Amino acid sequence: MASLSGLYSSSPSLKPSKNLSFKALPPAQSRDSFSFPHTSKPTTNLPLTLSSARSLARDISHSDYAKKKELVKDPDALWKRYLDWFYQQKDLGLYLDVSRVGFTDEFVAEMEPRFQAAFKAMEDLEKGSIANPDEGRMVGHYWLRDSTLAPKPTLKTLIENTLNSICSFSDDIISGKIKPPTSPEGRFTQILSVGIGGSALGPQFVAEALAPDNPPLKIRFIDNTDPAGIDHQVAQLGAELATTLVIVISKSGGTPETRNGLLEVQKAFRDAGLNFSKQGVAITQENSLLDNTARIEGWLARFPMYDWVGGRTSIMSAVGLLPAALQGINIREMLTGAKIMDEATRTTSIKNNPAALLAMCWYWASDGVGSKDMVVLPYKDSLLLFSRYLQQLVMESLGKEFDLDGNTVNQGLTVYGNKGSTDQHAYIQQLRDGVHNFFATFIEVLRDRPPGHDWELEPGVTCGDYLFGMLQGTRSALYANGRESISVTIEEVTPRSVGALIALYERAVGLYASIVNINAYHQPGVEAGKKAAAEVLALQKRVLSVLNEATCKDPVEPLTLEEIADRCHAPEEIEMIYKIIAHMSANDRVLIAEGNCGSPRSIKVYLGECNVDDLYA
Ligand SMILES: O=P(O)(O)OC[C@H]1O[C@H](O)[C@H](O)[C@@H](O)[C@@H]1O
Repeated sequence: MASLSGLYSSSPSLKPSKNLSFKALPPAQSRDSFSFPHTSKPTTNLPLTLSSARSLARDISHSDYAKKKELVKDPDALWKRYLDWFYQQKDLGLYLDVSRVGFTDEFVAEMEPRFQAAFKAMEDLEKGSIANPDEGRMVGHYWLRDSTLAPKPTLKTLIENTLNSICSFSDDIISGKIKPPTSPEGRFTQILSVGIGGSALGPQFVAEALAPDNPPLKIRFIDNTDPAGIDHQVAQLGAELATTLVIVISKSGGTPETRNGLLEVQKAFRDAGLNFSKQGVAITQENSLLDNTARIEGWLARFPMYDWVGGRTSIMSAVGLLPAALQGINIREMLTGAKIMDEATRTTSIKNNPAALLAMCWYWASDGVGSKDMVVLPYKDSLLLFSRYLQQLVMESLGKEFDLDGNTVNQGLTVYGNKGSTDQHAYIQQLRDGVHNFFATFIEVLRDRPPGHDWELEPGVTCGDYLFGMLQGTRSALYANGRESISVTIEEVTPRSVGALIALYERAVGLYASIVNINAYHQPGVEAGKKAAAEVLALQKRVLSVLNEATCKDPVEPLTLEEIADRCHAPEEIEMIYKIIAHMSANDRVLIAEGNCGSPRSIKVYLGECNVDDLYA
């Protein structure tokens, strides 16, 4: 298993000295993402089978209705249904139409007690209850846009101070008060954001949705440990690396992909003769490895992340706000939009609560067990990444093996989508005519382009009218074929409406999790893949050591896969050893004496050179 010590330090100059405190971190903050700190275990000994869990959910929900799921077809009745269920939030200019989902009044009545329990759980969560029991954490992303809700005065002050320091730091960067070290006359022109998952998706979505055409700083992302992808980003920056602010984002401060991205970028800085620390900014929890590294190396700035904000709901913390502010996006407006939506989604009347309406429709459409996928189709290019953003928010929150009572439920709701009308020329054919395994969510934006710029490309019709027509046409065509859909409408894509959309879905996910009785705020399943990845890398080290020993012999002793597996004491891992060899060979790190990689039985392997130091290590 990978060790945390020095995880952020690969170059000799960065290795922790004996006096530096790279360990002894508090448990939650020192979480090695390659370790497996907490497994969600059933709290009872009564695991249900998947099918019995599903049938239970169906029994409780709408088994009676499911069979006679018939959508209203009569135009008068449909118009009445539209008006009956139409929701609008006037201050935000946000509308929700659930008329094309076929729930019945009986179903709504049956869901009422569950929703009342969910509203109560949400109220407790907002007051600071331990809403994430597995990790013993509060869940406080709602406080980020209304600090008066924070359960302790210290948290309120922390939120406000962080927001103020984000604003003043970004003002100083944009105005050139803080200058890049090698360009005293100039100012920072680029942001390179290094982070993954919740530490990337929010900033990516906000940048795509809201960055002006000519932002004060342009943003690029490294959100993977793909060397070619990293090289591409660095190469695209070229000489502008000297005026690039590198923002490294990791709540835990120990995520390997982010660590690797940082080390790669630091190397690029060294190669260019630049001092990384004068251009580096960290966003992470206090005392995390990343925080300690940034502090010890004297980075330009550090901003806090909090234990009580999950990665996938961190968009309104420094994670999302700092990159946004640096691009000239009005972050206070984003927060206001979210705050107004939070207020609107606190009402305990399902019909008047847009998040509850969404959650209820998801439950109806997917039988409360995720039996149908949610296809998200924003008809607006700038909202392209909303579906990708929602994919993490919804699937990492709802995709759970166990419910809160320890029953095996394998819950979830699959989300995918790109944008309309583009997708109409790709997969909408299947949605209309093919396997009926989804419901759609249309995101409509009323304002086509800024006022004064529109023109009619044919008499009476603009380009935006076509987009509108495509959306309405698809919605009707899907409905005519029995496919349900939700429509969310906003007037314009603004910081306020984007903040509101995010808050709407955060709340809907929280309520849905409550009504299906799962913990929305942990992600135990993610750890399994990380643990397995760490084991693969540990095995690779053993393989290298075995090969080194054989290479140092005189004459060199090329080894077969069986011999390597044997000497690694891992005969059961021979397939993985083959994959390791094939990968290293493709990258010129091992030599094949006989055979070729395509015929595993034939190959004999050794290293390019013997490393005597490793031999006696
Ligand atoms: O922000 P970090 O601690 O680096 O975590 C980045 C991401 O990694 C994990 O795998 C989690 O599943 C995500 O929820 C998280 O957003």
